Amino acid sequence: MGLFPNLFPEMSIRLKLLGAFLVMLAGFIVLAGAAVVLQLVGAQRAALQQAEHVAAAVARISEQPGAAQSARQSYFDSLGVLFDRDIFLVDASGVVVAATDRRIVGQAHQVPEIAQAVAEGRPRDFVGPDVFDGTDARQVVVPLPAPDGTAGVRAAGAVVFEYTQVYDTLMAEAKQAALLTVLATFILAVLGWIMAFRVTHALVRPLAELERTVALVAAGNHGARLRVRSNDEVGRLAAAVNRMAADLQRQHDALQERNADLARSNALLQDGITRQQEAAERIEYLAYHDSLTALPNRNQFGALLADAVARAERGHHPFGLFFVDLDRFKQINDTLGHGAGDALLQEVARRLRQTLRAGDAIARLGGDEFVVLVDELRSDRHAEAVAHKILQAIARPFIVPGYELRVTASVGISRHGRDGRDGQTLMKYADIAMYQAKAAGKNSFAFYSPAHDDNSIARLELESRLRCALELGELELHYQPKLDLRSGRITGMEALLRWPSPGLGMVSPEQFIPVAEETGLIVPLGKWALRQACRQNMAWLAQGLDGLTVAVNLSPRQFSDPDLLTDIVSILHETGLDGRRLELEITESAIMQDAEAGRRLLRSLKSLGVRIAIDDFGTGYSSLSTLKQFPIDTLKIDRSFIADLATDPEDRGLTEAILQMARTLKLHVVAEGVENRVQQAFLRERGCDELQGFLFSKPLPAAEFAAFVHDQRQPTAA
Ligand SMILES: Nc1nc2c(ncn2[C@@H]2O[C@H](COP(=O)(O)O[C@H]3[C@@H](O)[C@H](n4cnc5c(=O)[nH]c(N)nc54)O[C@@H]3COP(=O)(O)O)[C@@H](O)[C@H]2O)c(=O)[nH]1
Repeated sequence: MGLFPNLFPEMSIRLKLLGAFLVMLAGFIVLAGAAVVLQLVGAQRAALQQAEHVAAAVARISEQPGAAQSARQSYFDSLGVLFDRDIFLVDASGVVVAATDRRIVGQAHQVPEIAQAVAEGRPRDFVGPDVFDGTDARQVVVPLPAPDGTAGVRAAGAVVFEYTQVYDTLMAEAKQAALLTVLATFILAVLGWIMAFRVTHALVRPLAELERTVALVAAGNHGARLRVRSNDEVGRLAAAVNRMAADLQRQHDALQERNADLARSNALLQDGITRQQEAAERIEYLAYHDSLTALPNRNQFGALLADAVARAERGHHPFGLFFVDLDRFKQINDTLGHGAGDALLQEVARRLRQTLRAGDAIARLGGDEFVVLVDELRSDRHAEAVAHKILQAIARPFIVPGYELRVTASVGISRHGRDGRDGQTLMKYADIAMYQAKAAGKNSFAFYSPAHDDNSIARLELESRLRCALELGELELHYQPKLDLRSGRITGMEALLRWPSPGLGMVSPEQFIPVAEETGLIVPLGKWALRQACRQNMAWLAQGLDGLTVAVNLSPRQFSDPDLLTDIVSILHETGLDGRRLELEITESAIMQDAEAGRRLLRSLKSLGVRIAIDDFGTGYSSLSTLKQFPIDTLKIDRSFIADLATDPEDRGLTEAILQMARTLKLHVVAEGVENRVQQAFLRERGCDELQGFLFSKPLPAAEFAAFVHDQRQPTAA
């Protein structure tokens, strides 16, 4: 604590300064007041002293021993000239013995104060009755000195001096001086107050500005600055505050920049973390989900299946597995492209989810294979109901961009407990059952039965036997003639594979061609058929059977074989067959697998003179105008349309439309599977070019075919 403790810490400096000024002012006024009082009292005293002095002098002179009354009066007369006031001498009994005014001489003036002064031998002053008019007047009584000069003993008389005038004169002067003092004090007080205000303001204003600016800076407004008005302590303080604010501003800007950098780095980091998290989540998701349909994938399904097995083993109701495979999906995918195939699979997934209960697990295993796990499968009837629901859901038309498709599915069912106890076995059995459903005509379901295993084994056996058959030359080609409808002449034949297996008997191509296609055996098999057909046609030509075009089937797998073109070139070269005597039958789907590559291949084949026929036309999804983009010569109307021509108006309409459009596009049309005259007549009327079918001949071994042509070419006996 300093010398002067801070008495009012809460009080503003302005108030403190003004307060200090007020205190000083009050002191000043008190001093001025005191001076006034002293002046007045001094004047009073001076008047009294003056009066006493005069009275004392008069008393000494009046008391001179031997002084006669007359001399005494003369002295008072002369005093009357000097003083315009009453001075008189009384004896001890109060009788006036001499006076400046002779009229009162001899008059008794009985005033207690005079009598007391005489009795005590000491001067007194008082305000008492005037000797003339009895009004109050200021008087001083000085007793005559004792003859031995002793004071304090009864005197012989006293001089009375009425000094009111002296008093008034001195008091008037004193009052004037006091008035001047008061006036000066007032003026000085006012001026002092004004000064105090100005000084306070001058001191406090920069401090207040300082306070405001510092508060602004503290609140974050680092741009706030003070006006430096002076070079005194306040001015220097303001300049220091300004420098401090500028420093703060710089530090704040640097901090802001660092914060912004940090925020950017943080955002980048956050972004990186988010992306990493998303990627991790995506990886996690993809590990367990099928990206196309969002259904659980094989992985997740494996876990679901394991859970279901565990539950069933603990005594819950057994569950069932439904293996769902779309029929002809590959054809759709190849023909319409993968976009359409994907859209179809997504819609199938959506329908399965919609159709089945929330508790049923649905997964996509890949391709067009879906699997459904139905918990608590109570009975076979229950399983059948589920299978029906699945088939019906898929049988409804699908609208995929630009197309309305009708798709069917085959469903294989295996049941926990009855067919097997572990997931892997049940999956295998459901798969086998699904193949059984397909074999049974598709668009159906089948329960697993141990007999199905035999079929699978039989399939494997067939594959191995087919490989041997190809190596051992067991395969044959049969030829089915084609007739020109207008002339009735045989124009060519379709080469069809036959497999008289020593072990299996005559195996139908319907059986072994799909196995060959699946296993890839179709490539060497097809190559053999092609070479054999060309060779045979050349042989017939050599026998005189000229003008025949041999048609050979090319499966989709063969068509996409990169060696196909070079194989055909070398076969034509090797056999010597004119390319124009060879026709290749290709399905729409085979061409559409890769339209651009297909177009290039067909152009190359055309440049060899080879004719191109679209086989099974009408069963695919391509329009004629699409096919027109390919260098095609012939359309073969599928035998399924021809079969019901007599009974099915839809097939009739379709066949008519194909014929009409083919004419417009200048395409050659062959109708296959013609079995009766009604069909023949219908096709003739609608302008079909060629016919093929049992009505004329079944596929024949080479020798029989040659005989058939011979017979046909023999001129009929007249
Ligand atoms: N890639 C190859 N595919 C081939 C080859 N050889 C045959 N095949 C294909 O196998 C499928 C079945 O052939 P197949 O049992 O020989 O049946 C053909 C004819 O016998 C049958 N046909 C002919 N006329 C009639 C008839 O009036 N009625 C009737 N019910 N069937 C008849 O049609 C089959 C010929 O069909 P297509 O090939 O579509 O012209 C079959 O898909 C063959 O293509 C081969 O070497 N390679």
